[in-house]
This record gives sequence, structure tokens and C-alpha cells, in this order.
Amino acid sequence: MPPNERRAKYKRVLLKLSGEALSGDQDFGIDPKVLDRMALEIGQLVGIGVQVGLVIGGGNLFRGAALHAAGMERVTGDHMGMLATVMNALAMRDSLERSNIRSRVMSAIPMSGVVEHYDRRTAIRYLTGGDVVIFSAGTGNPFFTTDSAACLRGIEIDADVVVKATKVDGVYDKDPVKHPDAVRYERLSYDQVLDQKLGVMDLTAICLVRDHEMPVRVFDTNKPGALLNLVVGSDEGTLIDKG
Ligand SMILES: Nc1ncnc2c1ncn2[C@@H]1O[C@H](COP(=O)(O)OP(=O)(O)O)[C@@H](O)[C@H]1O
Ligand SMILES: O=c1ccn([C@@H]2O[C@H](COP(=O)(O)OP(=O)(O)O)[C@@H](O)[C@H]2O)c(=O)[nH]1
Repeated sequence: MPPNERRAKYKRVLLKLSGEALSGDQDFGIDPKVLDRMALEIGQLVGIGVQVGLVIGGGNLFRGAALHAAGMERVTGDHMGMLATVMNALAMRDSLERSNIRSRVMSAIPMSGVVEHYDRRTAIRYLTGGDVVIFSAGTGNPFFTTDSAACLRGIEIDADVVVKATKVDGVYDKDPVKHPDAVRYERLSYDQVLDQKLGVMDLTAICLVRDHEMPVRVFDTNKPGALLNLVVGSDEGTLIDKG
């Protein structure tokens, strides 16, 4: 069935893309080919009437913890990490707009003249009007991650689901990159993720979605069509919910 004839299961989704995904085969930076592919996949969602909020990480450029390990003060490192997410957001907007997908970038850190300051009601208005909204600069606070920012914004904008795009095709009983015998879950409860300390999302983010009963789906960024499939209700990746 052509994508535009497929019916969406979700009306509004919050999609989290890791910064690392944007660097493609390189260790650092932004690969325009990856952005263009993501823009295409996001465009398919918009095409079937799904409202898309986007949170992009910054790990392809800077991570506060890594800068700190190299000797930098942690808060300064986190500020650099958050600014990195703004750069990624600008690159993503550029790619979306080249594909004729209307989009807005909002930042949790005010950056007059570059991007709009985050405001929940304005964001919801943009989403309702069909614009993709990219929420940048994480939560605006050090010591958090963009996974937490994705869960926070997902809850704030009343998304139906938080969708985490990652390098693996779901949540496993142990890290599948290190353990080839790891077994993938189709569905998990928040408490299982917390009790078993399953490392696919940080625990602060999981606590937040648990407290607000926001479902999360983890899927493989590199699998073509997976995002559209899960939005139309296929069993892609792993679903984390209250069980
Ligand atoms: N139980 C687990 N199930 C799935 N992935 C896991 C698990 N434990 C650790 N991981 C690792 O978590 C990574 C995904 O986390 P992610 O947040 O996307 O990475 P990043 O820190 O680059 O953003 C995977 O690449 C995988 O190696
Ligand atoms: O609310 C936030 C979100 C992010 N960061 C910083 O920004 C970096 C990049 O985000 P993240 O590591 O979550 O990116 P990803 O792993 O998704 O690429 C983090 O390492 C933190 O240093 C932060 O301080 N507060």
C-alpha cells in the first residue's frame, strides 16, 4: 500500500535521534546523506498527517561527560553539548526545508536571532499547523541528556508516543553490541527496564516516562521504512510501557 494510503496509529509523536546517528560512517560531524534520509522518513510521517516533534542529540559533536573526562569543568562541557544539539537542529531544519517539509527550531537556551526560545504553547500551535518542531538545547540544564529532553518534551506536548531511533533494533536483555547472544524484547514495562538497568535510555528518562505513563518505542535508525511502519502500528523494535 502506498505510504499516503496508510493510516497512522499515532496523531503526534516525539522522535528522538541520537547525535551519533547523524555522523553516519564517520566518528564526528554531520553527514548530509543521513540528514536527507531522515528528512525523507519524517516527510512520510507528515504525509500521512502525523504531527512530529523532534529532539536531536549532540553526541556526534560534544558530550559533557567526555569533555569532563578530558579535564574540562562538567557544566561547561554540558553547555557545549547542548549547543551542539542546536547545530544539529539547524542542519536538520535545513535538510527538511530542502525537502519542502515545513519546520521550526526551538531552543531551551535563548538564542535570539538564531532560533526561537522554547515555549510549549507556541510549539503545540506549530505542531497543530503541521510544522515539524525541532526541540534543541536539550532540557537547557546540565547533567541531563537528550533522552530526558525527549521524554520531557514528549510529555509536555502531549505526544502519543516517544520514539527513540538508535543503532540497535530494540531493547535487549543485555547490550547486544557487546553480547551477540543478547535476546530482544518485544515489550517491556518501565519497572523491568529500571530493575534490570537496561542501558538503552538513561534511568532519569525512564523514570519520567513511567511517572507520566508515556509509551516509548525503541527502533533501528538504519532500517529503511521502520519509522513509518511503527507509526502505522507495526511491531517494530521494542515497546516500553506500563505493561
Ligand atoms: N539492554 C540493551 N538493549 C539495547 N541496547 C543497549 C542495551 N544496553 C546498552 N545498549 C546500548 O545502547 C545503545 C543505544 O543507546 P543510545 O542512547 O542510542 O546511544 P547514544 O549514547 O549514542 O545516544 C546501543 O548502541 C546499545 O549498544
Ligand atoms: O538536557 C540536556 C541535554 C544534553 N546535555 C548535554 O548535551 C550532550 C549531548 O547530548 P546527548 O549525549 O544526550 O546526545 P546523544 O547521545 O543523543 O547524541 C550531553 O552529553 C550533555 O553534555 C545537557 O547538558 N543537558
